[in-house]
Amino acid sequence: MSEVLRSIGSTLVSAWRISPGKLLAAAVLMLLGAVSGPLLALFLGVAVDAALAGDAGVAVAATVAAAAGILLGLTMEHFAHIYFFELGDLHEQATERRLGELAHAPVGLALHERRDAADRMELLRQESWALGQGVQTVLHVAVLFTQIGLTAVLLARVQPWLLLLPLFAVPPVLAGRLAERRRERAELATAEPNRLSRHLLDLAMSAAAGKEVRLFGLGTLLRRRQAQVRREVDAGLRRAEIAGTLLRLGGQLVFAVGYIGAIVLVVRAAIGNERSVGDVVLAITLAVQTNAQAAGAVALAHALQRNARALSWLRWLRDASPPEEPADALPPAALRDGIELRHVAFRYPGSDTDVLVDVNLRIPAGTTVAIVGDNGAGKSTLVKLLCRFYRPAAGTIGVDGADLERLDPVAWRERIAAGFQDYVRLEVPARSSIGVGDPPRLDEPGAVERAVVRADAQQVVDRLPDGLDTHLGKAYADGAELSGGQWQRVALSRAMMRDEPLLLLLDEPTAALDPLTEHALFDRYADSARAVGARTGGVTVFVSHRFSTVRMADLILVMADGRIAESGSHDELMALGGTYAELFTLQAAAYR
Ligand SMILES: Nc1ncnc2c1ncn2[C@@H]1O[C@H](COP(=O)(O)OP(=O)(O)OP(=O)(O)O)[C@@H](O)[C@H]1O
Repeated sequence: MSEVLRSIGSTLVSAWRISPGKLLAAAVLMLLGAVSGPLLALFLGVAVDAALAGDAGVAVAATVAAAAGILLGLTMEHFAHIYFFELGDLHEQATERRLGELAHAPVGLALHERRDAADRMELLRQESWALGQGVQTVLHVAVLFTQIGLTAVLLARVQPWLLLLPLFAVPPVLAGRLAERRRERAELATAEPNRLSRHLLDLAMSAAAGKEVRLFGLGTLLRRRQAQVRREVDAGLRRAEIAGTLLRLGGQLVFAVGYIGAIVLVVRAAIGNERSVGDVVLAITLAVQTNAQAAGAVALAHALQRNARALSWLRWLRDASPPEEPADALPPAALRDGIELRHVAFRYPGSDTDVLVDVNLRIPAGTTVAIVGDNGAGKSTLVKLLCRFYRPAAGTIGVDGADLERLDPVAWRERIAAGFQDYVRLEVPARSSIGVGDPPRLDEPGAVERAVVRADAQQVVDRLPDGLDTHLGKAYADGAELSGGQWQRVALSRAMMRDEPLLLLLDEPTAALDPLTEHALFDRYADSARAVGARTGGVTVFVSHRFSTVRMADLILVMADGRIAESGSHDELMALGGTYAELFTLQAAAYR
């Protein structure tokens, strides 16, 4: 209950912040509409009694008043909707903004790895429309209380026992709440298969997946699997729905008993001449309204709970990633010593396998480090720890002697330039797709052009119909689609936007390029990296499976099973005669 009360409070506060005027206007119009029902019953009763007594004046006046009540009921809510619609829309946008803030708020990526967080984010995305309706729901509650209050006063005038009638409305409300809880549990339990079903459907509709789907003849398999998962989801939800419907039906039956009893009571009083015919009309009309009010209360309880539940998910997400202690240091303007990892260990959230184990490593300022190793050896994970996307489970990462954990993460990332193998295909004009690599310099004359040259992507830009002003992505009328390698060059240009990074990370960003092009690119890049290194002590860390590129690095790390198995310069590792020497010789022979 406290959850519901809390959600009512926060919905009203949110609506008030959005527009106090619209909230008040909607509330007043709704209340005018709300009083019309009980007043209609009152005027009808008076009109009937006056007509039976032959008092035409009063009968006509009461009938006109009843008609005005009907008109009020029919029109006021429509006018109120004009305000609701806008308020609801703005409230929904505010909720989506909040969801976006919560998704972006964590310093690292740990929250995004959690299944329970993914479930809630998914459901919140689906529920954002329902949340938009929260304002309307809360105002309807005020309306309902007003109606119930007025109805109670009028019923008590006819027969005090009729005041018990609203009590019969309690079971349907409780049953509604129980039904809603069942549904909530079912939704959470089916969130994961639901996600899988959507993913399978996305595969059928995405052009990117289309190639493999057709080539491997996966269409039927995917469709079958999707249909099967979907059936499982629907079965889970349907079971909850059926149980909920039975519960609600039971509640409504209890109310029906009370309703029939109330009418019998008043009719008997009228037969015994204790009450007038007008009172019978009044009571029957009000009893019908009480029924509608009870049904409304059930629907409202349902909507209120949905609103409260969605708001509680937002709070859950907020609490799941509490703000970190404020950092007490900024990254140095220039690296003097370098970056050092001491006994670093790591495992992904929710996993019980160590991905990095006791990693010790010193990257001197101004140097270039290459990481090689089998798939799954932990190379990308090491890169992600350097970006501070996760905290090491043990050990420390030092930047010129300062613990990376103590450095302001935003300021640290502002000094990192990075290109990843799973880069983002930003479908915006090419200039922006590259320029966002350093947002403050997006409009700086020549900044994007220089990044393009550094990434050796001039040819890609030259082929675009409007150069850097071309919209990327074929989903747009004047958009240009790029090949995998071209997209990668755009992403690489983005990585080259920052002029003087302390850390340049290249996690296989050139995997789609041929080995010679990659080699030429790194050769070219190595010169400017050395120049930056000499100025700022910045270090370059790159991951590659191409040994011709790797050999250029000052320090080469061979990773295996989350550990550094070998480290040294190319010559040192060749002399060692271990894995590196073996793989280098194999690849060199293959290219000969
Ligand atoms: N987000 C994640 N959650 C859980 N486990 C993960 C996650 N990302 C990677 N892993 C696991 O961590 C291990 C190391 O992965 P990582 O991506 O660091 O390997 P890698 O050496 O970069 O491999 P590759 O050469 O294939 O890119 C793998 O066993 C992988 O399954």
